[in-house]
Amino acid sequence: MNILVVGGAGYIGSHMVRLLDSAGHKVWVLDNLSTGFMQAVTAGELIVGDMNDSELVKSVLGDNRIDIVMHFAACALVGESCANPAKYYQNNVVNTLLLLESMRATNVRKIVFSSTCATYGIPDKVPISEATPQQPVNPYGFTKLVIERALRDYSQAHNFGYAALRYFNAAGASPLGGIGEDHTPESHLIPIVLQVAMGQREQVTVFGNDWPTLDGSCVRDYIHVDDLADAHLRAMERLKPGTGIELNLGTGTGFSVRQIIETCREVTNVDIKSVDGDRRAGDPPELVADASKAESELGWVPQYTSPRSIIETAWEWHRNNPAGYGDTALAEGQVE
Ligand SMILES: NC(=O)c1ccc[n+]([C@@H]2O[C@H](COP(=O)([O-])OP(=O)(O)OC[C@H]3O[C@@H](n4cnc5c(N)ncnc54)[C@H](O)[C@@H]3O)[C@@H](O)[C@H]2O)c1
Ligand SMILES: O=c1ccn([C@@H]2O[C@H](COP(=O)(O)OP(=O)(O)O[C@H]3O[C@H](CO)[C@@H](O)[C@H](O)[C@H]3O)[C@@H](O)[C@H]2O)c(=O)[nH]1
Repeated sequence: MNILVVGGAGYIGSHMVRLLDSAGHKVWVLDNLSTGFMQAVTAGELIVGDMNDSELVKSVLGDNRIDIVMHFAACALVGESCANPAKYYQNNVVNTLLLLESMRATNVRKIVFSSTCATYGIPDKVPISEATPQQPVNPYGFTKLVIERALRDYSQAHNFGYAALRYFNAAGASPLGGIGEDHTPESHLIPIVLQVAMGQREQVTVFGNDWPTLDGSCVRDYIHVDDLADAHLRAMERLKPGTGIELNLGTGTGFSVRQIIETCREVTNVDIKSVDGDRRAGDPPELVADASKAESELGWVPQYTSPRSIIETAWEWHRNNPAGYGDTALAEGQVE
């Protein structure tokens, strides 16, 4: 199939591009490189542009006879969304609606959308199934929920076939090497802890020590990026006009911030320093998936089931690329 991966130069999208290519699909990537990297695109054709550029998007969709859009492009930081909601409503809602309209205009009606467990807000109970009410507690989660609703409406009104995949916390890196997580400034837990292990930061701050959890720190369900990509591949094959599937993607087990830091100490063999700090705005205390629907509907079972196995792949990436994609840029510069 001909697939357009919007946001394919980013962390999760770049792993998707690699998998699609190895599965024999033809791939195009549309990315404005706002948080992505040219070097992260290891297959297909990269078109540098914005999803809000409707003329460009329509020509990419039409000229290449795209069958399916995979939509990863977004602003995706909970804390930043609380501080700067307009940026989130603009990119995640307004720009995504422009993308959907470009699809409609060119008769491309299949889409796999990156949604998030942040659409659930603070659930009454965990694990979180798809039947859990979606009541986001931060602007980021709201923007993703708006698009889920839009996709439902587009499927009814315009015959779109969609999958909204609600990831829990993406982590890890491709064991094949060359791609991994690189955000500037970094705000995600595992890369920050590994930066401490590499001596790039003095310490990691644990955001909140009085949450109602096993050890007072927040609990999350960490899922490997390649497992996420695998679920997309399976979902893509099941898209049907006029219907949608909405699925949680996680391992089903939660780990606290302190447990993650401890596991990073074990994997790296470094005595990583941590200090307690204030709670971070917009953080729910505990997010753990009930992903049984993804298993029954897609036959999807995560291959990486322990934080240790996930963190080992992340550590490999960070050790080999201590400056992230900056290393590659430097290496290319030196060759010149
Ligand atoms: N990382 C996680 O734990 C996680 C969890 C749940 C959901 N998600 C969702 O998964 C998706 C990918 O997340 P990620 O961690 O890979 O983020 P990322 O920032 O690494 O990737 C996003 C990519 O989209 C591109 N982009 C952003 N706005 C664009 C626009 N207007 N036009 C074209 N390209 C644009 C960026 O340059 C970047 O390459 C996001 O939609 C995010 O909300 C991520
Ligand atoms: O220096 C840090 C960084 C993070 N945390 C905590 O670690 C946990 C994980 O944080 P982070 O890695 O920033 O991920 P989340 O804020 O949970 O958000 C991620 O996971 C969401 C799904 O849960 C996605 O929707 C978002 O896009 C993605 O950024 C949270 O409890 C944070 O409070 C710390 O204690 N110290």
